[in-house]
Amino acid sequence: MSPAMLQASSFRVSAALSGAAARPGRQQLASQGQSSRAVAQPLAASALTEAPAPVIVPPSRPVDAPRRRGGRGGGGGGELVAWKSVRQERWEGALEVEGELPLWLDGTYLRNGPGLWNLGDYGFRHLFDGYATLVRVSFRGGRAVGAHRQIESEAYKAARAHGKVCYREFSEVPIPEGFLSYVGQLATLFSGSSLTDNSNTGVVMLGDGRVICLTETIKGSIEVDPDTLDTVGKFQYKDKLGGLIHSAHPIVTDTEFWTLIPDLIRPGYVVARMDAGSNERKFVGRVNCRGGPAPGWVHSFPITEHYVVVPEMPLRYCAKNLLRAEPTPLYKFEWHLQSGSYMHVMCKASGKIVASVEVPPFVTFHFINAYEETDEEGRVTAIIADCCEHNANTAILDKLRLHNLRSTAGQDVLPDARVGRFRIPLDGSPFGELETALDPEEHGRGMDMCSINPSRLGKEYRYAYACGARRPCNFPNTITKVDLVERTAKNWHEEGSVPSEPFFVPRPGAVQEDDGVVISMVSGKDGSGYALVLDGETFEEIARVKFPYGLPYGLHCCWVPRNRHSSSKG
Ligand SMILES: CC1=C(/C=C/C(C)=C/C=C/C(C)=C/C=C/C=C(C)/C=C/C=O)C(C)(C)CCC1
Ligand SMILES: [Fe+2]
Repeated sequence: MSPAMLQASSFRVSAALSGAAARPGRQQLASQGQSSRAVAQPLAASALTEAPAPVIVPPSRPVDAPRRRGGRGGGGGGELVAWKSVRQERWEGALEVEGELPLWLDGTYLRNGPGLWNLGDYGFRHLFDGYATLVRVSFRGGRAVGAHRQIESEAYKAARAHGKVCYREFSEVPIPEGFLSYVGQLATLFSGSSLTDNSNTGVVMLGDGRVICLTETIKGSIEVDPDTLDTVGKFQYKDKLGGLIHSAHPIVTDTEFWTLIPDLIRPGYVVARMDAGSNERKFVGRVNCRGGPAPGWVHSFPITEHYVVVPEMPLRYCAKNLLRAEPTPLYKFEWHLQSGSYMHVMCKASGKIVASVEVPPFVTFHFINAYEETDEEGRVTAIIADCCEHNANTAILDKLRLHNLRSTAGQDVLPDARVGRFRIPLDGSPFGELETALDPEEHGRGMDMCSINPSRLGKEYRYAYACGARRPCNFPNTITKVDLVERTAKNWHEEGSVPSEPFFVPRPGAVQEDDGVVISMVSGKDGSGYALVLDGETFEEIARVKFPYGLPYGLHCCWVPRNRHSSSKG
């Protein structure tokens, strides 16, 4: 598309979004500590001029050589933009590299996340509500090209066209226009048609090279082109498994895709598997919940070489809260401590449950990894499953409200988290253990947004990369490399900046588990945005690759090697 066409198409976006009427009775953006003017500020002085309302306009030409704008990152000279909406719908251009990128780093890093939290003057409430923004950094020959683009979900396109929320997001819901239409809304919820497809959570490359963005609705699986960031279209599951929601984190390898589908009617979970190159999930087995009126939230789950681990935590889905117009303190969920906490283990080959144990209460969104513990004869005696565990405290969900993130910077309000290690015995014992894998002080009692070397998936492993904390802070502000054998951590920190998920990319041919680089997009204190590249072993900075502007906080990442189709086995 030519710059002129870009300008024209995004003018429509600008007109629709900025023309959106603020909804009466709702908290306004200005009262959230951010003026709408802030959203309208130019991306770069050379590219845009300031306007009084949110403007989503691309620069008239790509910025080929972003100029240094103060501070260490590109586009600085302002203030942290992690919690502000992305300033334009799309951008692409060459990036300035400070330091030296390894020549073997040849491919594309993608990061997905909720980057647009404003419709006109109206500001969304929760971090997880934002419309998906996909960020790309493509590395080749020591150079880098960057881009970002909004994902064209139905939810985003409808919001753009109508200037209002049209589908049920994490906490935002469309305002019913009358009693009848409200009743109608209940029907649309049960059919799934009012649920969002805003795929703002994860991004994965399937074994056949297709790249899919995901959220917790099944309809929110959207294929994108990793080179152009174009939205290719819905990823249609061609099977009869049904369900409206699934785990936002399927487990994807070169050959397969594992997912969990919670059953809200008959509380339980369906475990399903899909071959690379296929769109058809196959039923593997079912876990019935042991407690509570509904299944526990399964944002993610781990697998081992032979088993799928199904967590059942006391933070459970709540059909009533799914229907509410206004968010509850726990959003779509409810805390049922008395219902108990369980870990179930299913055999991948037979679909049979081989263990179902009660464990201490826990709250986790992200499992790190799991593996099989064996005895001297090689018999599997237990499953070890590690996660970012929030000390059985749901407070983190409230802390991730945008108002809190914007208004409490520098205050020590981030709830403590740890690496929680489950041991699930396979000898029929009724109880499993949950312990702290290393002293949480090693990583400042912050722990989330984790990754590992993908070659260790489901196997015994030593290192995990995650966001940790340097106190005082209101959000994880370090990148930590956790050594689960030595029980120590190495930490990267830069005062006032917010790094996102550190993503491990192994060096081709590597033998050592930490031989590779760790990439994290960082929002600098001065408004800058850059991809930080750390050496996986030493955890020293190798390079920072600077965008000419700061980007909003984002969530999960994937790596797309060059020649993804020929390198994939699908
Ligand atoms: C729950 C339902 C939905 C939406 C779910 C979404 C968008 C969930 C996203 C969850 C994420 C991104 C969790 C990340 C947690 C990160 C943490 C705790 C980081 C902490 C830092 O220290 C709908 C799709 C709206 C459908 C109904 C159900
Ligand atoms: Fe996640």
